[in-house]
Amino acid sequence: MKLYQMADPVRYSRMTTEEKRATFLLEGMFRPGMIEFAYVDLDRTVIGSAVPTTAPLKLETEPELRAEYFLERRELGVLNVGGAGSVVVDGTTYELGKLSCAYVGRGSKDVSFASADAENPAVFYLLSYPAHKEYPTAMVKFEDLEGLKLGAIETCNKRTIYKAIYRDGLKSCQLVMGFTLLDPGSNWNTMPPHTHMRRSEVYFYFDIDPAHRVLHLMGPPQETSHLVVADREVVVSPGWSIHAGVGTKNYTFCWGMGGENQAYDDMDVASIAELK
Ligand SMILES: O=C(O)C(=O)C[C@H](O)C(=O)CO
Ligand SMILES: [Zn+2]
Repeated sequence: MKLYQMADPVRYSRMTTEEKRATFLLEGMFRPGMIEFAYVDLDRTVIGSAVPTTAPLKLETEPELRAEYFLERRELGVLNVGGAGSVVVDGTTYELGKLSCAYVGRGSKDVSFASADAENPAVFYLLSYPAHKEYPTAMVKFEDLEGLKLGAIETCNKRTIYKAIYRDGLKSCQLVMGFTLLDPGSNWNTMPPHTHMRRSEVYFYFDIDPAHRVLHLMGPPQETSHLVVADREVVVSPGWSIHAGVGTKNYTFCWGMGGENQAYDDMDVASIAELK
């Protein structure tokens, strides 16, 4: 499992583009037929992908976790961004269509991922944090999620936020997870931007045309810079960093957070005019 060590704002302000990409951007995951993980020291975040094709993929423990099984001390969020698939947790099957989400609680031992059709495989995005207690494993279908509408056509940021794992949805210890769909013609996410020192955040961008990119804005509001992000790439955003983006074409993304305070609106908003 690859280890990422996060930079602080002092190191950030001296980093080259290459150094920023190596530190904050996860590339090359989501390989067909593989389950793979990266460990981020910040908030002990584990980010993963599972793309099962002809055979199911099993969630095995990783040596760096020093755990008998992956979820011995952790919880896991799962979002399917591909074809129909399923997650089997200790003998119970959860069928996950595109944009359906599952929460797998601490103590779950036997977890595997499968696709209904190897030609159109499920693509599972995985996000895990340490957990202090067990919450029940559960799932929510996209059609059962209530959307929160934000933004406007005039500001090119009309979008709907879908919260799946949060205080009033699938319960968890610290993980908060959902995704944002932009209306056609709107391509700014999370603008005006915000920071939240109590939680770090992970953005997973998907459904990006291979010829197009998202420019992800990061850094303290007074010192922003961007990362150019391609389809199925992931950005880690420390609490001191804004996290916002604009696409050269339509795209979507999953946001997930770990840390303290699960209140979604615990955000320090930066006004657009104060950005540098
Ligand atoms: O478009 C948005 O706004 C978002 O998706 C914001 C994220 O959900 C977020 O940053 C939560 O802290
Ligand atoms: Zn945020």
